Amino acid sequence: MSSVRVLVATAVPAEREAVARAFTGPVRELPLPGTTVHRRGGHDLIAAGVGPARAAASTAAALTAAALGGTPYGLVVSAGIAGGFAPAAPVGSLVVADEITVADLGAETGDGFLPVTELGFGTITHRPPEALVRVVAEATGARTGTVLTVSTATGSAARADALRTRHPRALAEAMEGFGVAEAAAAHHVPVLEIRAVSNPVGPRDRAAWRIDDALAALTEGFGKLTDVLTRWNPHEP
Ligand SMILES: O=C(O)c1cccc(C(=O)CC[C@H]2O[C@@H](n3cnc4c(=O)[nH]cnc43)[C@H](O)[C@@H]2O)c1
Repeated sequence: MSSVRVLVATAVPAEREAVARAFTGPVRELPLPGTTVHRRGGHDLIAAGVGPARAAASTAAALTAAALGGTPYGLVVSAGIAGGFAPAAPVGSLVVADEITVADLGAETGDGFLPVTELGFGTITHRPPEALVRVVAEATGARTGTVLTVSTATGSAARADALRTRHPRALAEAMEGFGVAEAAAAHHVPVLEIRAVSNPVGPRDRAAWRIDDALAALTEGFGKLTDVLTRWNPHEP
């Protein structure tokens, strides 16, 4: 069976290391223009930066280098910690996105927010392959739903309620998934987003974020995925 080359893009190095702990073997660092790939156990990982723009730029750099080198990636995974919408996605739980949706790309109008698609531009949602989402959820016990990408982390109950109203299927919000997905789409490579919940979406209380628990959940989740990702058949829907 042929094996898929997987690129995992986190925001920060602590998240990249949490994913890398799920794999075995030495880590090789491959510096590229725009990012550095950490290769371990047949998986390539990058700390792509915080926010959708930086994450897209770093992911595109890694995708382009691999394609030009004749060893293109077959799957890109956006991974890291996230805010979870209570009660569906409690702190410590794992979420896999069946929709990766940018929540704040558009325009404010007198009648409220208009997504960029209603202005006649672009896209606001990327959909990971259904069969892959299913097997990842089965293997890890992750909840499945929409993961929102925001450029400003939610810090109030009012904003959390507004997002819930506009995106009733949302389980989590983070800041990179849509950027990673845009880069993957430009290269015609499928994308997945896997998030471990470190804090509830709502009033900001940074001191209460359970980052260590979320990073441990990320390691445990990827530990159950080593074969699932590389053996995935991209010809399944
Ligand atoms: O301080 C640390 O040790 C540390 C370790 C790992 C990660 C961090 C981060 O601050 C990661 C920022 C990253 O996390 C996502 N995130 C987490 N919670 C939320 C949220 O409520 N709303 C939006 N994004 C969230 C996001 O993707 C950030 O880029 C620190």
